[in-house]
Amino acid sequence: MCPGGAGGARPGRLTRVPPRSAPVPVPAMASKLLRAVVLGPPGSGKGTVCERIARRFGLQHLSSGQFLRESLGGGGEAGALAQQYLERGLLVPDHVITRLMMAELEKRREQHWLLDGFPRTLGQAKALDGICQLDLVISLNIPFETLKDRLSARWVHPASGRVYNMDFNPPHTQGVDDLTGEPLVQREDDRPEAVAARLRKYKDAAKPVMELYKSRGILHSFSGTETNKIWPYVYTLLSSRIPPVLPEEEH
Ligand SMILES: Nc1ncnc2c1ncn2[C@@H]1O[C@H](COP(=O)(O)OP(=O)(O)OP(=O)(O)O)[C@@H](O)[C@H]1O
Ligand SMILES: Nc1nc2c(ncn2[C@H]2C[C@H](O)[C@@H](COP(=O)(O)OP(=O)(O)O)O2)c(=O)[nH]1
Repeated sequence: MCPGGAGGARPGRLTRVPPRSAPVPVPAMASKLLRAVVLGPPGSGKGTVCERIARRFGLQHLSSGQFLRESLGGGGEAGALAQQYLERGLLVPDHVITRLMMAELEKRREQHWLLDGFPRTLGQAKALDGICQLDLVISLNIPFETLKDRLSARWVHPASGRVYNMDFNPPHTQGVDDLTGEPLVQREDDRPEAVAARLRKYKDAAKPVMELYKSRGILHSFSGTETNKIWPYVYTLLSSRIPPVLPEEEH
């Protein structure tokens, strides 16, 4: 586990994806802090599962994609560099994303955390090894057709990263964010024609990362077509490592 550092956790810029209602904070008083990662292709439900874990277990949910999208407008050097890659649907170079993520994780040395979207390459996994020892890696295996259907029905609230799906978790009012009333948008790269290429790229980069974590005995894979069916198993796994602050059933 990563050791806790001196001094309290400072607020940082890394996205703590806002859940639909405020999570119950867990004081990081345990001597061991949970370090977890959720892996899975675009549309596999990483964001959905992470948001549930964050709420039930009081973890910080850190999404690299959402963080990058937010950094773009910040005027910083890293944000400007990242923008060129995001616009082309390419992975941001390891040294750029790694620097950003390491800086943010350093600010959260005293909190339990859960990463979504990072590490995505072997280079990133090795950089993460340099600052902590992961306890748990959750991998979501979802069939391709299901991914395509989900992404084409995904709508997001850009400012907060809140995600809706017209079948699974629709907003109260069509096209509008539940909390702010602001309009929802569809991501360009969620178009069916963009999805196949994204999935191929994901697989190539993720394979060695999965093999690394499997060889360490910390990889837990969950397969299925419905998040609600996978969720109880994920909840049980997490419960074996950290006490829940909310019961499983409360979605
Ligand atoms: N770990 C990372 N390494 C390199 N680039 C990243 C990383 N995380 C995010 N990005 C960049 O940010 C973009 C958006 O990331 P995000 O995780 O939101 O989307 P995705 O993985 O393409 O899809 P999904 O959110 O559906 O899983 C990626 O296309 C990539 O350009
Ligand atoms: N129909 C259906 N849709 C689901 C299910 N689980 C998640 N979704 C939706 C929510 C999103 O709109 C979309 C992708 O989920 P996400 O959590 O954004 O995935 P990810 O891209 O972060 O991995 O699919 C599910 O089990 N069924």
